[in-house]
Amino acid sequence: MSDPRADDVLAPEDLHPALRKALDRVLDPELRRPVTELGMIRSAALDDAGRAAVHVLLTISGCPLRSTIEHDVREAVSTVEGVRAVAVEVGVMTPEQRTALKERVGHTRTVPFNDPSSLTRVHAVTSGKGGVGKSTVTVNLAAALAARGRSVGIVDADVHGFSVPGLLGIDRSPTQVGDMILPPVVEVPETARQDTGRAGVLKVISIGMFVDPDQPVAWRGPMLHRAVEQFLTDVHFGDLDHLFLDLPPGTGDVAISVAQLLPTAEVLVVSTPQQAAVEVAERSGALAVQTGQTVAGVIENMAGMPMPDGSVLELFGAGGGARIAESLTRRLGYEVPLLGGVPLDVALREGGDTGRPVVWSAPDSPAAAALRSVADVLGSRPLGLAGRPLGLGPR
Ligand SMILES: Nc1ncnc2c1ncn2[C@@H]1O[C@H](COP(=O)(O)OP(=O)(O)OP(=O)(O)O)[C@@H](O)[C@H]1O
Repeated sequence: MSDPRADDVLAPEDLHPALRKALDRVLDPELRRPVTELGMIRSAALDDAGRAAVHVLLTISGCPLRSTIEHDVREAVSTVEGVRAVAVEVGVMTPEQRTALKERVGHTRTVPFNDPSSLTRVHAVTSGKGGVGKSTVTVNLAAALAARGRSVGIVDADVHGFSVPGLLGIDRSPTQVGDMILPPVVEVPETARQDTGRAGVLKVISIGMFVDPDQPVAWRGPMLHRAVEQFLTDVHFGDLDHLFLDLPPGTGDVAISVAQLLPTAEVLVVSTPQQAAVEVAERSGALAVQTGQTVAGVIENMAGMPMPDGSVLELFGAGGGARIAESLTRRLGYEVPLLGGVPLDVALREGGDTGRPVVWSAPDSPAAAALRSVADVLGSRPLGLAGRPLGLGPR
């Protein structure tokens, strides 16, 4: 076989058949598609002495996942019968090859979640006040759904107070392939995976991955809008079952931008039971009247903590979540349910501090159990038709 030109990628059928079969099982860690399908294998040959030679093309030079890809390729090829030694050469795609890859994965600079055919449920998580646990709740709901085998994305749109990367222990930057941004992927630990026959995945993007962590983000309206828009158009999440947006507290610019950019997002309101938090949380939910979004429910966080003597410590009072749900039901004219109450729980706080969501690390703790039951509700609801064209017009 003649040597391929430097910018050639062999079609999968031109690769050595047994090596190709093995390489079909190697997934790109970010795109979660076989490297053979993505044009990442330039050549794969096996000689009579059992020496396999594979030439891998990375999307960009300095790809942070180079060693993972190299390792996975080597491991897959070494399982092929007759292979005695494996040599992996690593190169970088040409701009044309990168363009072909973007076309292959179907990356377009539009908001894919607005497409009428999109099956992704979009949840915009809001709160009135800061510090009520909105980000903690978002991350754990997303992690619980990923553990059930769902593909889940999180956009940390809390631009001034981003905290999602820390809550998930992510210290990696996204990979940028031209104008396509590939979000870091967090694997669900084996111990947390539920036996659903599907491997769940969690993909995360945050402004915290692009700015100097020591510098405050001093952005105003138009820049905030552009940042959120870019997260939705340039970040390639692939097919998602659920997308969570962690909004900043209150009814500011970002909440309004998200409403404009994702009119079909369902709003989840997080509040503590405390009266002062309840009033502002109602206002956040009621923004939906103006933006036309649907409020899917209320989650009460920092609810009563069970004590060793069997009593319950209601540090922030009780009943606030139910009051918000009733008030929003009246104002919005449809039922806004209270989806659950998450107790104050040291395990939940510790999970956030160590970057391991409590629904994975201590799934039977009181807070994790409550969060998993809210995730069950979100995961079992049919996709809402609010704001979606019903396709009943003339053809
Ligand atoms: N149910 C809970 N029990 C114990 N600690 C909690 C609980 N919920 C949240 N926390 C802790 O409270 C703190 C604030 O939570 P978090 O950062 O999620 O709030 P937030 O509403 O997203 O804040 P902001 O929007 O202001 O960034 C964190 O230290 C978190 O670990």
